[in-house]
This record gives sequence, structure tokens and C-alpha cells, in this order.
Amino acid sequence: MLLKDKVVIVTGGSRGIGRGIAVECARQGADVVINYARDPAGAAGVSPAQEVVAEIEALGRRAVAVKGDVADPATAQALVDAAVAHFGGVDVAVANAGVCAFHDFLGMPPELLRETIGINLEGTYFLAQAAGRRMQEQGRGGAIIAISSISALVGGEFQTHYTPTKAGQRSLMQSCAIALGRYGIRCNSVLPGTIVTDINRDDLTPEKTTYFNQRIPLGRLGQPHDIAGPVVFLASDLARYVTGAEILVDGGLYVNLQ
Ligand SMILES: NC(=O)C1=CN([C@@H]2O[C@H](COP(=O)(O)OP(=O)(O)OC[C@H]3O[C@@H](n4cnc5c(N)ncnc54)[C@H](OP(=O)(O)O)[C@@H]3O)[C@@H](O)[C@H]2O)C=CC1
Ligand SMILES: C[C@H](O)[C@@H]1OC(=O)[C@H](O)[C@@H]1O
Repeated sequence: MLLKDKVVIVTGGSRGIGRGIAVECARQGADVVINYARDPAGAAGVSPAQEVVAEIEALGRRAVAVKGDVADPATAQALVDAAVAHFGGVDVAVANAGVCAFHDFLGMPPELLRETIGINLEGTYFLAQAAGRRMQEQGRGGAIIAISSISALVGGEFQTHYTPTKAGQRSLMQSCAIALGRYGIRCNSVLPGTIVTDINRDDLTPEKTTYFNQRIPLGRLGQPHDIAGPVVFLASDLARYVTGAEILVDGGLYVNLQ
């Protein structure tokens, strides 16, 4: 087990990539605080966040779910407080929560631009800061991981509000690596390619899916569990000398230009 008895916070842990990360961290021996924003109950009256908590408990680990908008700095502090109250501290913080409402550039409403920056970039900043403060106090180091994107490296016609936030997260982790290295706190990014989740349910038409499956050297779009392994690696002592770095997890999409 790579994360035995570590305490992990995952923002946006109720669905998609964050859920995959939260469950894999538990499988690797961690207790987990997951965060969510809305989390409507499904048909059976059980919400996605409750499902994740149950899944983690079935693995023999502990989990709590904390509701809150990551764009609000108070949410980051509430997550750290929950980790301390329930599990005694924080070892790993994963800034995963994010939104991407596809929209054209010339018609972009300022509200959507600001909301996207607030959740994706400022949310990452607030979590890194709150977790970093606690990790510094604890004096046993830690790992902070931002779920950035291949979109940190390339553009997207309908993502002009989104790609800068992903580049910003990557840059933020580089600067945090310098600011927090003296405390043994490592800061890195994971850059997923296109992963099938609710965020792109409408964007991934059958035609686009076929195109991606042909263009991606590994022959398929990503799934949430494809991202969890690299996150666990960066969170673990196997990555003890890795900081200010990033791992592109895209099936080879980025390098396949022509
Ligand atoms: N899917 C992809 O192709 C890629 C995704 N990414 C990044 O991965 C991350 C996760 O995306 P993905 O799993 O696809 O998305 P999903 O839409 O599947 O899940 C988003 C998660 O974030 C939570 N969330 C949304 N807004 C907020 C908020 N304001 N405060 C707290 N939690 C919030 C949601 O909670 P709730 O259920 O309560 O709404 C949910 O748990 C994002 O940062 C995204 O940019 C990066 C590259 C590719
Ligand atoms: C949501 C998109 O499908 C997805 O998000 C990213 O960050 C990737 O670059 C894809 O565009």
C-alpha cells in the first residue's frame, strides 16, 4: 500500500476524476476527505458523495464528505479542519474540482469567465494555501497535487475561459514547490488528456469520440481510474524527490500532431 494511514483531501471527489482518485487513495491505505458542491441525490435517494463515502468504507478506510464551493476560501479551511478533526491531520491535498462550460470566445459572458477562474484556479490556490499552512505546522511534509490538464499546453476554441485556468494551476504548483520545498511539502500537477466524465458528456459526440479514439496512440479516451495511479504516485514516498513537476496522462494525444 502506497498511502498507508495517510490523510488525503480531494476536492470535487463526488464524481468523475476526483471520485476515482479518492477511491484509489483509500485502496492504497488512506483516509479521505472528499468535497463536493451540489451533489443531488440520485434515483435511489443516495447522493454521489454518499456513495463514495460508502465505497471507501467498504474498503476498510474512513471517509467524510464536506459540502462547499472551492471558490470560497472558507471551503479550503473547512476541508483542512475536517481532516484534522476526523483523521488527525493532512498529508495530501488534491485540487481536482473544476468546471468547463463550453462557450464561444466572442460571446463569453464575464460571469462565466470569472466563475471558471474562481473555481478552477482560485480554488486550487486556496486549497494549496490552507493545506500548506497545516502541513507546515505538522512538520512532517506533505504533497499537494493540482489536476490541471493537457489544456495547460494547448488551446481550445470553446475553452478560452478554461485553458488559462489549467495553465495557471500548473504554474501555481511550480511556484508553490519553491515556496513550500523548505518544509518538505512537494507540489506537482497531473495533466489529464480527454477523460470521459460528466464534464464533457455533451461535448463528446459519437463523431468526436471516434476521432479521438483514432488519434490517441493508445487507442481510446481516458477513464477516471487512468488518472488515479499517477496521482497516488505523486502523493506517495515513491515520488519523494519530485516537486514542481507534472505528469501528462493522455494516452499519447499531445505528441500525436500529424
Ligand atoms: N474530464 C476531462 O477530460 C478532463 C478533466 N480535467 C480536470 O479534472 C477535474 C475534474 O473533472 P471531471 O471529473 O471531468 O469533472 P466532473 O464534472 O465529472 O466532476 C466535477 C467534480 O467537481 C465538483 N465541483 C464542481 N464545481 C465545484 C465547486 N465550485 N466546488 C466544489 N466542487 C465542485 C463536482 O461536485 P458536484 O457533484 O457536487 O457538482 C464534482 O465532484 C477538473 O478540474 C477538470 O478541469 C482535466 C483534463 C481533462
Ligand atoms: C472537458 C474537456 O473535455 C476536457 O477538459 C480538458 O481539460 C481537456 O483538455 C478536454 O478538453
